[in-house]
Amino acid sequence: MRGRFITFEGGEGVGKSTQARMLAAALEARGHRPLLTREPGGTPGAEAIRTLLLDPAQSFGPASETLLFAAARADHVAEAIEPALAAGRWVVCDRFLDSTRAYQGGEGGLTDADICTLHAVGSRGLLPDLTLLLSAAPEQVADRLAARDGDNSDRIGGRPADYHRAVAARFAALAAMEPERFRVIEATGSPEEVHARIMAEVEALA
Ligand SMILES: Nc1ncnc2c1ncn2[C@@H]1O[C@H](COP(=O)(O)OP(=O)(O)O)[C@@H](O)[C@H]1O
Ligand SMILES: Cc1cn([C@H]2C[C@H](O)[C@@H](COP(=O)(O)OP(=O)(O)O)O2)c(=O)[nH]c1=O
Repeated sequence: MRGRFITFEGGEGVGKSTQARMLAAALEARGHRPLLTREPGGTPGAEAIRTLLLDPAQSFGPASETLLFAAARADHVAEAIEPALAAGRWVVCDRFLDSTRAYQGGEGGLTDADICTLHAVGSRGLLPDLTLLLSAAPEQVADRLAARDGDNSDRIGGRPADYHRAVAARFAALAAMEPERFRVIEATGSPEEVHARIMAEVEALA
């Protein structure tokens, strides 16, 4: 049987990586052999593109930035995600297509329809079975981000607060448009509390 594909989405520092690791560990404890992966990245080629994309010394226009995310994803899907799903493994991915729709869509580059077309061409339109959108007000995660990154945010994370507010609004709009695929998870409280909310949604999937 084909594996399940679960993605984590949301703004910077809401706890996606922490929760992706906790979910993968919980699946392992149940006898699964999940693939835990991330975007941009997840394969050698896509990790090389990630280095370019996040390097503050680089500068890309909105269209080239979007195309690079799509190129990294195409390699990740073909070389890592699809083979794992076909082998019956569950895949837990820290960010995916919806990050491109939220971060690059609406920023004067490509439209949401363009981004979905690129995804259809590059990644055969692969969509997650479940997308967990971690949601918290920026003030609620500011301390977490400061403790993790200090002054070292990357080329995209370091953009102004208005940009990140627009990203959060686009994520919320995507979740409202596709309620069957998305679950909005309150990301405040301890990591264990957030994990319990996530497991309730994953149980429903299994
Ligand atoms: N529920 C939580 N409460 C407090 N701190 C958290 C929580 N979840 C994660 N953190 C911490 O906040 C920082 C950002 O979490 P991380 O999982 O890296 O977020 P993201 O992947 O969404 O950017 C990390 O230092 C992490 O240890
Ligand atoms: C996958 C993806 C990430 N990004 C951005 C979001 C982040 O600022 C950055 C790197 O992602 P990530 O390492 O997940 O950052 P964080 O842990 O802070 O959430 O890349 C996009 O702009 N578009 C995309 O399609």
